[in-house]
Amino acid sequence: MKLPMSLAVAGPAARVELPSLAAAAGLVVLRVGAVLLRPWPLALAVDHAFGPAPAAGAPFAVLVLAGTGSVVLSAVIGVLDMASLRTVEGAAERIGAALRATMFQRTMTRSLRWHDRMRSGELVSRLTTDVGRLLDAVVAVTTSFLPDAVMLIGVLALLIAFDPELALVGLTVAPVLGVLAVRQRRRIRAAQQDARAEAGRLAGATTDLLRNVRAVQAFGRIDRAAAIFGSRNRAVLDVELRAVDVDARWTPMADIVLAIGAALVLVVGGRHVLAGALTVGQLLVILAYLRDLYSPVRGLTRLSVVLAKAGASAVRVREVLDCDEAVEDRPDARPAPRLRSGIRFERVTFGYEPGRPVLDRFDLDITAGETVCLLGPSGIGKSTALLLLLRLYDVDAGRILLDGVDIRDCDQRSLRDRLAFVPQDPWLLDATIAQNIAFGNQNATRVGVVAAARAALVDEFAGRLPFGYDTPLGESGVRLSGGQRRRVALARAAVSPAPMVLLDEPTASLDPVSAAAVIEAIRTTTAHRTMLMVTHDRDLAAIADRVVTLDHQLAGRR
Ligand SMILES: Nc1ncnc2c1ncn2[C@@H]1O[C@H](COP(=O)(O)OP(=O)(O)OP(=O)(O)O)[C@@H](O)[C@H]1O
Repeated sequence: MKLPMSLAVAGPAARVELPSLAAAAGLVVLRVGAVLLRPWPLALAVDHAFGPAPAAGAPFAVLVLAGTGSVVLSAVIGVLDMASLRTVEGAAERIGAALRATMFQRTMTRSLRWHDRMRSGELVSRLTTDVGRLLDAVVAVTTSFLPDAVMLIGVLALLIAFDPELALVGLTVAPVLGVLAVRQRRRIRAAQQDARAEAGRLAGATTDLLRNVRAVQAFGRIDRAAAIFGSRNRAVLDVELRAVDVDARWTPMADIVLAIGAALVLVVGGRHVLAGALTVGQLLVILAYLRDLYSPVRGLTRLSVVLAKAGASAVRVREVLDCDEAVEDRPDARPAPRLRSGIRFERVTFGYEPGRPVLDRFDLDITAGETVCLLGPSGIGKSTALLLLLRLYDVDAGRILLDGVDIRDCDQRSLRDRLAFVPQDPWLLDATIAQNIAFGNQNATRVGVVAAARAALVDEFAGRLPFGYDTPLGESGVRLSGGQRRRVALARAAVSPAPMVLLDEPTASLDPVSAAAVIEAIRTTTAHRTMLMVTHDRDLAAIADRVVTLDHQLAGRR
C-alpha cells in the first residue's frame, strides 16, 4: 500500500510495518465483502417469505435462514473488525515509537544554537501530539481509506449490475462531492496548521512557566504567569474553534448532497418497481447499498480531516528530522589526543549571533597538568570559552588545539571523554544521586561512584537522605540545596577519568563554609589533572597555578 504524501515523514519507520499494515488492509477488505452481503438476508425474507410467490410451503424456514444469515454475517464482521484494528493499531504504535526515537536522537544531536531558538515545550509537543496525529492517519488510511474505497467501488459495481440507470442517477452527485471535498480539505489543512503552531507556542510557554514555578511564586507573580498562559491558551482556543467550525461545516454539506442522490434513486427505482423491472426486495437492497455508500463517503471525508491534521503535523515533525544544524564529526575525524602537551586557543572568534562576537581573536595556552583560572567581568565570555573547548559550539574563526590537533578534526565523543565539565548550573537529571554521578563516566561502578561522592563531599549529606545514594533528586535535582547540587556535579567530574576538568563558577552563591568545602572537594577531585576554571571567587582562584584575566580588549575587541 502506498503511503500518502503526508505520511512519507514516517517513511523508514512505516516501511518496516508495511507487512502488518497490508495484513490489516486485507482483513478490512474481507470485512467489506461481509458488509456487502449484509442486506441480502432481508431481501431473501422480503422476496421469498412475504413476496407474491413465497417459497413453496417454507416461508418460516426462509425467515430462520435469513435471521441466521444476519447473525453469522454480523459475527464475521465483528471478528474481522477486531483482528484488523489490533493489527493496525499495533503497527501504528510501533511506527510512533520508532519515529519518536528517531526525533529524540535527532534533537539530542542538533547544535545548541538550534536548541537556543527552539523551546523545549514546542519540541515535546512535536514529539508527542504531532507524532500522535501521524499515527491517527496511519490507522485511518488502513482502516478507512482502503475499505471505504473498495466499498464504494463494490457498491457502485453492484448498482450498475442491478440497474445501470439507477447507478447513473446515484453517480450524478459524485462530481459535486468531489469538488466540495477538495475545497474543504484545503481549508481544513490551513486551519490545522494554524492550530498546531499555536498549540506548540502554548506548550513552549507552559514548559517555561512550569520550570520557573519557583520564581513565579517567590515574586508573587501568579497573575502575570496566568496572563501569559491565558493569552496563549486563548489563542489556541480561537484557532481550534475556527478549525472545528471548518470541520463541522463539511458534514451537513456532504449529507445533503448524498440525501439528494438517495432521493433521486428512490424516485427512479420506485418507478422501476411499479413497472415490474425490479422487485421490492431488490429496491430495498439498492437503498441499503446507498445507505452503505453514505458510510464510505463519510469515512473518506473524515479521512480527509485526519489527513489534513496529519499533514500539518508532518510539516512540524519534518522540521525536526530535516534540521541539519549540528556540530558534525568530519568524515575523517580521529580520536582526540590524550592531552600530553596542552590546550591552545588560537585567535578564536565566536559570537552567538552573526556580527556580534563574544570572543574576538582570543588566545590562551594551557600546559598539561596546569590549573588555569579565567577571571573577568560578567558577560565577557568566560563560560563561552569552556563551551567552545567542549565543542558544544564551533568557533567562527581561529582554532582550538588539543595537543596540537584542531578539536574540529577530533571525534566529538572522544573529545568529551577527555574533558570533565562542571557547569555553572549543575545540570542534574531527575534520577538518583548515584545515577547522576555515574552520568560522568559510562563505565562507572558503584564503588567508583561512592569514592567520587566521598571525594566531592557528597557523602556528608547523602547519608541523611531517605535512600542514601539511591534517593531520587527530582526534576533538575530540586530536592538538593545549591551547594549540594554543585557537589554532586563535582562528583561527576571526580568519577570521570578525563585528564582535564572544566569548572564554571563552582562556588558561586555559596556561603563561606560551603564554598570552602567545595574548594576542598575540587582540590581532591582534580589532583594531577589539567584544569581550566571560571570563577569570581578569589579563594578558589588562589588554588590556580595561573590566573588569566579577560577584559574587553582581550575577549571581544568590540
Ligand atoms: N545561548 C546564548 N545565546 C545568545 N547569547 C548568549 C548565549 N549565551 C551567552 N550569551 C551572551 O554571550 C556573552 C558571554 O556570555 P558568557 O556566559 O560566556 O559570559 P561569562 O563571562 O561567563 O559571564 P558570567 O561571569 O556572568 O557567567 C554574554 O553577553 C551573553 O549575553
